[in-house]
Amino acid sequence: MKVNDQAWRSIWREGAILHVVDQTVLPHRFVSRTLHNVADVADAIQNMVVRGAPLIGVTGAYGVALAARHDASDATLNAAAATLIATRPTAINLRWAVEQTLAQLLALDVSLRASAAFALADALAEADVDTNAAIGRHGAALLRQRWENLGRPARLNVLTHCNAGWLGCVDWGTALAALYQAHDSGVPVHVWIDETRPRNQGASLTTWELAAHGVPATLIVDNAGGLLMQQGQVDACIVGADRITARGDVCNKVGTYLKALAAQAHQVPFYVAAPVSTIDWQAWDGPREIEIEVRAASEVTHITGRTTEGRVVQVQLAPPGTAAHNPAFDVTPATLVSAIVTEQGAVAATAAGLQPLRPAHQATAAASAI
Ligand SMILES: CSC[C@H]1O[C@H](OP(=O)(O)O)[C@H](O)[C@@H]1O
Repeated sequence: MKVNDQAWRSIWREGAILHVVDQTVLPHRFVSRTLHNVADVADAIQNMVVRGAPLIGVTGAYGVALAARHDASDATLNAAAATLIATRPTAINLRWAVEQTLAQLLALDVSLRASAAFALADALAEADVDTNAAIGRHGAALLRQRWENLGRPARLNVLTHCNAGWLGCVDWGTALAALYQAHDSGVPVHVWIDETRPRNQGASLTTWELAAHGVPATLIVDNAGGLLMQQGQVDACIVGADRITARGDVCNKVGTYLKALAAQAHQVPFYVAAPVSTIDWQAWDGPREIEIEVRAASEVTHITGRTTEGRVVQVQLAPPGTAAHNPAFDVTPATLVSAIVTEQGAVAATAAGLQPLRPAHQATAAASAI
């Protein structure tokens, strides 16, 4: 995507050096970090320098490649994969990408692994870009259908949670890809951006992304979404995902489930945008089977911002010693999801699991919440 008229991706490689946009200092500073080894990559994922299910998957794959460049032995590559997978347990993309890259390297003679390593990770990165562009096309079509079903109002108000933009992927994004392409195609979208406590991906990242692309948007506190739906000010919700079960249960940033409940209560279509690689076909019952990452209490008791001099600082919100519980995700049951938009098109949850949305079903999904 474009930033100051220059095309950027969230991750890129120069030879054996990996560059990533440092998301911990956005929107205050747009800077990159260089990652030289597995420890750098693991730290960047764990501390959310890079974040977003698809992006941490691709970054993990590059972490395996960096390991192979250093020592391509089975033991080293298996240890590197275990380290990377352990950084964040919920998004299936991380495990999927690391295990796929590891398997492909282990199948090669040791002497060939280093040279093949980056090509494998590069291929995943390029595939992510194409996948998300396709998600954007299908998602934009669904949003256009919703807009037309509503009689082409002056604004199509869409609520999104967290950041499922190009910063959470290699490029385009998932939920935001649909919003970008709907906007570019002439659908007058306006986006309600959930701030998304405690890491504030909405307030810090989605605001910055949408402003850079000229998409009208308004930042709201997480708890305002229900009121806006009750007032008829939300025409659709669209969010990303970190893991989707074969039944269609959706694990996403904490707070998503509450939005889905409010959306169903007010007949607002609730869309999820994610690549097929986010579907965990081995899982069925999301609330029981998906491990929810629990992050540090300090993310709840403190907040990060910028001083007037531009210095990024962390300040304390709660009294010292305050206990805090910080689950990073929640699980929205399939029954609350109107449609899941993948690069292959829209799918819906049925008793038999995820099924392609036929055009007729798609019209229903765009007409009101299923
Ligand atoms: C395309 S980003 C997908 C997904 O990942 C985010 O989680 P995090 O910011 O903790 O990495 C968020 O749940 C997004 O919806």
